[in-house]
Amino acid sequence: MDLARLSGDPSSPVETPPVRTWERAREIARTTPGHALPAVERDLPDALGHALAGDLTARADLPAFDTAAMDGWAVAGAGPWRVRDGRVLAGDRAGPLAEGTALGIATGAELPPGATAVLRHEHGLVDESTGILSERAPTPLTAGRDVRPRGQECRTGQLLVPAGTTVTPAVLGLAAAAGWDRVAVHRRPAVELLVLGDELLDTGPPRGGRVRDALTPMLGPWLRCGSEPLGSHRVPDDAARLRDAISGSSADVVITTGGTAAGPTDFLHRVLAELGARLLVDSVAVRPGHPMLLAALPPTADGRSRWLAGLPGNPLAAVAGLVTLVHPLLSRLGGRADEGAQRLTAAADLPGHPRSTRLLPVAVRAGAATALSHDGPAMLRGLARSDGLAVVPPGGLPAGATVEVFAVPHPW
Ligand SMILES: Nc1nc2c(c(=O)[nH]1)N[C@H]1C(S)=C(S)[C@@H](COP(=O)(O)OP(=O)(O)OC[C@H]3O[C@@H](n4cnc5c(N)ncnc54)[C@H](O)[C@@H]3O)O[C@H]1N2
Ligand code: MOO
Repeated sequence: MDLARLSGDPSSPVETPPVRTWERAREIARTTPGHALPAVERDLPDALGHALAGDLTARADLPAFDTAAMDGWAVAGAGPWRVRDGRVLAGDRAGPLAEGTALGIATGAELPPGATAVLRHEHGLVDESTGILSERAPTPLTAGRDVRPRGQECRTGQLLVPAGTTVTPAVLGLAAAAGWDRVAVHRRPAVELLVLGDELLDTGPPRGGRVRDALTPMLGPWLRCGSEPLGSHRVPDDAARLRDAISGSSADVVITTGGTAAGPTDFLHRVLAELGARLLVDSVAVRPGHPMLLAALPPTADGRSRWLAGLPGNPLAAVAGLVTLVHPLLSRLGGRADEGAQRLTAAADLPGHPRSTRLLPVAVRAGAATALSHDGPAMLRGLARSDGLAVVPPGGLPAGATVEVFAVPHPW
């Protein structure tokens, strides 16, 4: 690598694109698309995994009414109480309760007007001959006991979760509880994965000088976090086939693996030049993954912007490219808030590269990160046991130092 080209530090007066520091490369991927893809309305089940295009607010007070939190009796005033005939179940409504009276009530039922508390079944005793309910609880009943008051969780119109939040199953449940049938979410970028390398095998152990394709099984599921995958395709080591595959793709983001370096079958740079692509990042001062690149492809005939992320072929180097370029780009396009890194403590020394950032697979226990063995660019053993990738600045970090750790995304 020509280190003289290395810049991109925001504090540096001269930026000579497109070789970048790791921080600048990530920032470019995060900010290059000026804005997120347009918002669309989706039924709740179809919104899963998308980012909210607007704040999710409450369409009602929650709870919407004073609610019994326990099975027992709704009571009015201090006991003992005369038990009224009947009962009120969840979904029912009862008439007003007079002072000194009680009515059987089920968890989830609306409190009758005039009720001041709920006496749990196991805390009350009814004298069957008189129909009088009294307390056998160790502590006397206070007003509001075992009642979920109206608006306890939120009031109508209140913010529940902000725009940019990813719709998880919990957000779906909250949106339904708060009264929504559909929500506005950002369209997710369509992504196509092009896997280069004539040496790749699809089945069985490595043999005859060839290796198993580790990237299709690994990147496919990761791309489901935050994109609409259009599938993954193997492209032979042939410049014309690669050019056709890129120009013929309908994806917003094309991701290639392999072919980023300058070997005899590494055609990616040549093909990008032929297509009139603009290189935004071309090599990053990071280990592993330094040949990773990001390019703006010429827009489609209808003016839609398109990008290409070129990930190096070495598997851990490709994951470094995923975390540095692909994930930030997809997050921005999909309207997601930048999750950023967790700031943790180095449990032991974290080895660094003399001049470049290192991305190290680490195990995280009790807020402390420990480097894992088998972290070479072509290895996945360390990554498979890891909780994330630690960002180790040039020179390394001593035990006890603060370290940023990017969680590897989970598609489940
Ligand atoms: N003269 C130089 N050679 C190389 C440099 C360099 O700076 N100067 N950089 C090295 C680094 S670092 C990396 S990373 C690789 C990047 O290479 P490419 O992106 O061109 O990838 P390939 O050459 O196609 O493959 C590299 C390596 O990875 C294996 N591979 C590729 N695809 C897969 C896959 N889907 N599953 C598993 N393994 C895969 C491939 O067989 C090679 O072993 O360049 C170095 N060279
Ligand atoms: O940095 Mo390469 O990307 O070492 O494998």
